[in-house]
Amino acid sequence: MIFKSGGINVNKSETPAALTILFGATGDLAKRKLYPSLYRLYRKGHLASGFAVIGTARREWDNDIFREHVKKSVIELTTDQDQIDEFISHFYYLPHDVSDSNSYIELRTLANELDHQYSLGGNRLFYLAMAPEFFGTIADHLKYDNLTDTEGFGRLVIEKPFGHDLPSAQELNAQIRRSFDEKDIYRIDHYLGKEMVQNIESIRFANALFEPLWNNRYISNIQITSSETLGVEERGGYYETSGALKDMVQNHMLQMVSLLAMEPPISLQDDDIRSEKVRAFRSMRPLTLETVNEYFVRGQYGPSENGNMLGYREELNVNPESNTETYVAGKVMFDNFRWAGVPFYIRTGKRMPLKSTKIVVQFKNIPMNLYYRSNEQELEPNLLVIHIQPEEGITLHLNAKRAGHQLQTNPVKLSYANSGTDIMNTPEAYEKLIHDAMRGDSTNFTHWDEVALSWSFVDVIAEAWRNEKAPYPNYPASTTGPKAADELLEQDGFFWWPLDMLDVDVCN
Ligand SMILES: NC(=O)C1=CN([C@@H]2O[C@H](COP(=O)(O)OP(=O)(O)OC[C@H]3O[C@@H](n4cnc5c(N)ncnc54)[C@H](OP(=O)(O)O)[C@@H]3O)[C@@H](O)[C@H]2O)C=CC1
Ligand SMILES: O=C1O[C@H](COP(=O)(O)O)[C@@H](O)[C@H](O)[C@H]1O
Repeated sequence: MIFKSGGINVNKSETPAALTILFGATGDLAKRKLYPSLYRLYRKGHLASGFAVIGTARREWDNDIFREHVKKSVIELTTDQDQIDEFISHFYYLPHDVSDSNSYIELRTLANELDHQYSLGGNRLFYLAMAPEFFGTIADHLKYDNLTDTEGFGRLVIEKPFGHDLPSAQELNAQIRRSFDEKDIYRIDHYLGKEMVQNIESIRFANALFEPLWNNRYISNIQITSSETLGVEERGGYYETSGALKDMVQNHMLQMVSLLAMEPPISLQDDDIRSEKVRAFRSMRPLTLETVNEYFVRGQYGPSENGNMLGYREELNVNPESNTETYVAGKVMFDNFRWAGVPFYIRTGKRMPLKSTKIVVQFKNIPMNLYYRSNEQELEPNLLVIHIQPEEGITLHLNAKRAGHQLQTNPVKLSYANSGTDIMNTPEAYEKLIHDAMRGDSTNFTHWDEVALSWSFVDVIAEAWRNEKAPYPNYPASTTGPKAADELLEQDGFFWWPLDMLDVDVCN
């Protein structure tokens, strides 16, 4: 299938031969996500036979050590030793300090050799799996040391965080745009690679049932939860400068909001989807320093009630008086015709009781309750639940007649769960995104306009919270978050649908 991406015709089914140059090749992300994803692509035949990878980092490794490292990271995925050996033979390593100009010359020489050896046509994917402060320097060197000057494509894949506020993101963007066109910049938001996040569009636009109801006449509120059981682990240093607002809300949560709120695009081409997402971001009601606390609340976990888990302030590399939030809940309003008056509630937190990401679309009550007028029992509202992870599926909560003579109803669920086989075949988010970047499909990457708009929304919240110390800790580890998050919905007459009651595979 041919589709258009950033003005270029792209054949979706074929991955062109290309050289991946990975900065940060000895790091955690590369080991846990990138090598396993490359291996899965390779095993499924999605990498062109002429692929090659150069890993770089400061460590004085050679090809053999690097290949062993890659092998260890994928060994659990297969018993086929020959296949692994063939796979890792495509990997090359160059010790390299990103701020040292000389090492880019060596890198260019090796890249040119591999281009020739594997017939890669000069196609290059520069993957920056490194701390963000290096992104600009690397992009500059790639251009000025002529690594991008080839006959093929030169794409920059860039990890989050993209800046820490709007001005820093603008600065970074200006810096990388000196070397790369916007169409060649692939900003990763790994939530956009998740199967069920990608499914939001299909649920909305491939079902006559939903799209006509997808507005403020029929939907009362939408709730998006991404809860994690883990704390900050070893990432205290980074997290102290970020917090849940910048770590999760600015990117993953607002991306999901935009997919739910956008107007139908005129086609599924990336430019068309992107412009609708941008329009959605632009219609989010902006907050002011005075209104932030009406719309957003924050939390920080303390020790668990049984004393088994540390509080955030006791974690490694965390200030014992830290004012950093590990939990955020908020209400996003859209001032447009479709969504006027419908709150989009979002919440995300670390050290919650459950690892779960779900979207609950709550429909309005029917105009009149014919069933329970005498005893005033209420009908359950219809819900559409999109299970993003760990289960993948959709559940529709309806009311049906209770068996027997009485005219009463029971809540019932219609569930579709991705089966075990589907899940095994479901590409990991990173696998999909790397594949997309190689094929030049930027649909599931964030465009600069989206990044800028989401930072301007979040910056006001960050500023209000910076200026005002919170009464932390305000929820014990392994509980559902601060009371204020419940009150946020109660004041609108709603409540958070309990995640453990929304299983995908339970039928009444
Ligand atoms: N880990 C994760 O789960 C996630 C990470 N990310 C993002 O991915 C990026 C990488 O994260 P992560 O892998 O965890 O980080 P790590 O700290 O584990 O890895 C950093 C890498 O950078 C290399 N490095 C550091 N300084 C230099 C230098 N001056 N010159 C050359 N190489 C250098 C390190 O190798 P060496 O010491 O050998 O030089 C290492 O390979 C970050 O932007 C992070 O925010 C995003 C989402 C999830
Ligand atoms: O980007 C991030 O995401 C993870 C959560 O990702 P998930 O796929 O496991 O839901 C989060 O733990 C991390 O802090 C954040 O940087």
